[in-house]
Amino acid sequence: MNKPKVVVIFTGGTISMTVDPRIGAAIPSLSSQEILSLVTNIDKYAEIETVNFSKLPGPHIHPKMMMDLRRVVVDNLQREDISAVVITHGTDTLEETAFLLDLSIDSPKPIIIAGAMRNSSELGYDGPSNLAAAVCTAISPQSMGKGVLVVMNNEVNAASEVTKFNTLSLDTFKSLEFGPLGIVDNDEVIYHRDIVNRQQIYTEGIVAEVDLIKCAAGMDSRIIKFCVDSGAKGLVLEALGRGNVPPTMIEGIQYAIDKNVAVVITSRCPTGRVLDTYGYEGGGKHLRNMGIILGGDVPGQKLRIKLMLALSVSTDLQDIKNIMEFNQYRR
Ligand SMILES: NC(=O)C[C@H](N)C(=O)O
Repeated sequence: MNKPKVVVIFTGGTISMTVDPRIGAAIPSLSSQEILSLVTNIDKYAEIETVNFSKLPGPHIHPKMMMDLRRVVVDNLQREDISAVVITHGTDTLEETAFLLDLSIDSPKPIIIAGAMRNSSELGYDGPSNLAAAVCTAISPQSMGKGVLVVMNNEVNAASEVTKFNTLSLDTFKSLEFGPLGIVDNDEVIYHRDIVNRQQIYTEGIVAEVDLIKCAAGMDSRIIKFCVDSGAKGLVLEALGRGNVPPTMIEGIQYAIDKNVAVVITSRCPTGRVLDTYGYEGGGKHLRNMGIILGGDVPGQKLRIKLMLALSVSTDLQDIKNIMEFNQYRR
């Protein structure tokens, strides 16, 4: 029987790292072949073709590179002989790349992202087992049409739902609201649920000038004004609770809106969506009346990616609002 052919794209991250004795800390060093040679028996499941995209740690990946990666993924998915694409990535920005690809790639073929939390010099290097589980997920017919999936620690999570939750744990990728879509048990993927309301933004462009600001008690408008004056086209505010800000930030938000900067809010709470519940100064209702856009339950770092894509589609704030709030708010 013909084995499915899977393209594995290597971008770097801890999965590619060893400890450099001169620095006494981990840096990317392993080649794709060295990593793959540790994934024993994988050739019994799939024919693997490798692409060396980059050898970068997660914090060095820029949204524009994510867009370049998107192109490589799309080109490979368009090939008839390719069943799926697997990407290895640094875990620090993995959720951002995963969400960007999920929003902007329209293909039923599985796209799986995996990484590692322990480098290959450490006891219990988890790279090979994560990559094996990613390939098993990629070749499962049940993974078709689910968008981009993140596979780590034998759990399968949707790119739209997952976030990195713990700085150290192997079990760090969590869908905090709803739990994982499924698990990888040996070589078998078992799904427990599906994703409803997956959104897509069809674009090949990105507007990277979007800043993310976390709100805290007593903050004022200086950071917002600085971002606007230095060229931000969009702002994501990680607001308080249900989606409120200190009244001292209102002046800056108005300044941004007057300059046609899209201001989108989410919450600094790890779960729950924002809504215009409160009518006091700086409350969600006040912000909404000013023209702020509600960002649902998406964490700030992912909402920023979504806004970058939305801004590449239109500069009209009403269009941006329609994209950002699509399927999430009735009004
Ligand atoms: N576990 C990891 O991959 C973390 C690393 N700092 C990275 O994102 O490249």
